[in-house]
Amino acid sequence: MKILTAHQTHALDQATLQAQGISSDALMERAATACTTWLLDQLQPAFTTPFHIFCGPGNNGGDGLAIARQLHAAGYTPQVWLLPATKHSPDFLLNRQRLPPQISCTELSARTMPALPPEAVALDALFGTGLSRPLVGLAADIVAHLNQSGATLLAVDVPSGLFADSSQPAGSPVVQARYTLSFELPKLAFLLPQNAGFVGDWTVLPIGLDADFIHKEAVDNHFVDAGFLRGRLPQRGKFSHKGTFGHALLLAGSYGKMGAAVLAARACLHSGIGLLTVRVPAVGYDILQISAPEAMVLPDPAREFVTELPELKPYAAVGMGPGLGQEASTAEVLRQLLQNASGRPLVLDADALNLLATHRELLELLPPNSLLTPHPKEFERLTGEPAPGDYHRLEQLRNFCTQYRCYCVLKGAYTALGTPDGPVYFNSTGNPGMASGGSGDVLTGVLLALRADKRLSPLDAALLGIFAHGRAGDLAAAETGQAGLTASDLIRYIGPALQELTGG
Ligand SMILES: NC(=O)C1=CN([C@@H]2O[C@H](COP(=O)(O)OP(=O)(O)OC[C@H]3O[C@@H](n4cnc5c(N)ncnc54)[C@H](OP(=O)(O)O)[C@@H]3O)[C@@H](O)[C@H]2O)[C@@H](O)CC1
Ligand SMILES: Nc1ncnc2c1ncn2[C@@H]1O[C@H](COP(=O)(O)OP(=O)(O)O)[C@@H](O)[C@H]1O
Ligand SMILES: [K+]
Repeated sequence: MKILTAHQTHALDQATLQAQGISSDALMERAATACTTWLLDQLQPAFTTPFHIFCGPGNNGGDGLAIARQLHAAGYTPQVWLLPATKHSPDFLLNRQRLPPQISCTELSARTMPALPPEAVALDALFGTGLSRPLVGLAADIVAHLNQSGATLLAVDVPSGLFADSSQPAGSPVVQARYTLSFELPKLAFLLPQNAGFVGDWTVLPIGLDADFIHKEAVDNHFVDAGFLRGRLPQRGKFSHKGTFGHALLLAGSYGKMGAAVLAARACLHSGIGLLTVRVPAVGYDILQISAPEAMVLPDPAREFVTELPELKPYAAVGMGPGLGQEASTAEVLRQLLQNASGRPLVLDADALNLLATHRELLELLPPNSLLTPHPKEFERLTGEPAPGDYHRLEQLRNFCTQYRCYCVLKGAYTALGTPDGPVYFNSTGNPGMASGGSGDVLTGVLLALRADKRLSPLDAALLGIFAHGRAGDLAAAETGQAGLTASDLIRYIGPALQELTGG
């Protein structure tokens, strides 16, 4: 799915009206119907539920008025509260006129804030994508009143006060919604950790906006759902053999951190790799042979750290990093790898990234299309400067990837993949059960296997790997619960997750 800016969303609105020959109030009616249907289906409210609908002066408020009318028609008794304003959008005014007189409709003021009991459902239709500045005055007071009320808060399109695709000043008032019902496509703001407390559980409701416009519009950000990737992983041909899927080399592990090497190796083996060789320090030889018998092991001459790069000729792709440690001799191995990769895909994680950050001259040696998988702290080390907010970090990601012509996986909820040409792809799978040691090592193994598969482009390999890793987490958590989920559980579900993405 494409992620449009607020500006592009308005253009999409207009394109839809033109392409479909409908009036703007008809589109508003569709949007309102989608919300009302969701409300009744998902919340299954009793007819006695006190619905309070807070409407701003624009089309977001117009949506709220139409929802109020529809709830009334369905047998509910909504109350409407209007934010006073000097100008209103035409579709607000039309829906204000259409509001049946039986619906209580009150203009808000500092003295007329409604009491909201905990069983109330409050719809925030104050401001949507037309928000032009932070909220102050009465609007800010209403938001504060809603946030401290204890009622179930449901934001229409965007929580009021939240910009759809840029930061609001720290501390400016924003509705803290329990649910956000958005239209057609997700907003960038929903995917950033700094907004989790405002957006709550968000849902995108299809309202038939112009598919042709969406298809043609160039965007900076994408949201990767199952539909986007399904079928993109080619089936294994009947006469394929282990050479078809590539031979990968993994450099990982150090004394006390062999588990990271084991997890990455086992994940790679479960992700379709043809052959896997693992370079570990000598201390890891038995450990690897026993825990991953399908892998070949090339022990390093040194006991506790990797100090020598093997001959790269046999390998289709190389992964380096999990549990590696940051010895000077390991940094030298990384330098040699970067200099001698000769077009082989590289996947760099964990201490390989920390070594890049501390030996910054190595960054200049990064071969194009390298795939880096930092979590936010590792990414901060790579850029060398802290990010004051999530939007800033996103721009850093874009700049880093275009500067080094690399793919960079900024890990977390909605993992963001930066690409050499600029677009960022947000992943939709995964859950907080994956926030435990070893999950990232598993991702490295998955990505290594997919980068070794010559049938896949670098972009598809990265997108498929990130999605399947999160999906494996979701499948595993259904069995173990989130708290019980371990990195080893993830590995058991990578096969099924990849199978779901495999084309016919
Ligand atoms: N394409 C779609 O997906 C569809 C979209 N639809 C709906 O339309 C919504 C967008 O509607 P919209 O453009 O009328 O903007 P909206 O958010 O109602 O606010 C604008 C008004 O608020 C005012 N205002 C702004 N900031 C303010 C502030 N801080 N404090 C005070 N006032 C402020 C602003 O005034 P101004 O900035 O000009 O001073 C203007 O009067 C969208 O979110 C969705 O709900 C559906 O109906 C159909 C399909
Ligand atoms: N809340 C979350 N929701 C979805 N995925 C998550 C969440 N927390 C962590 N993950 C995923 O788990 C992995 C954790 O990686 P990382 O931090 O490198 O762990 P480790 O270094 O312990 O292996 C990443 O792929 C990340 O996207
Ligand atoms: K809103």
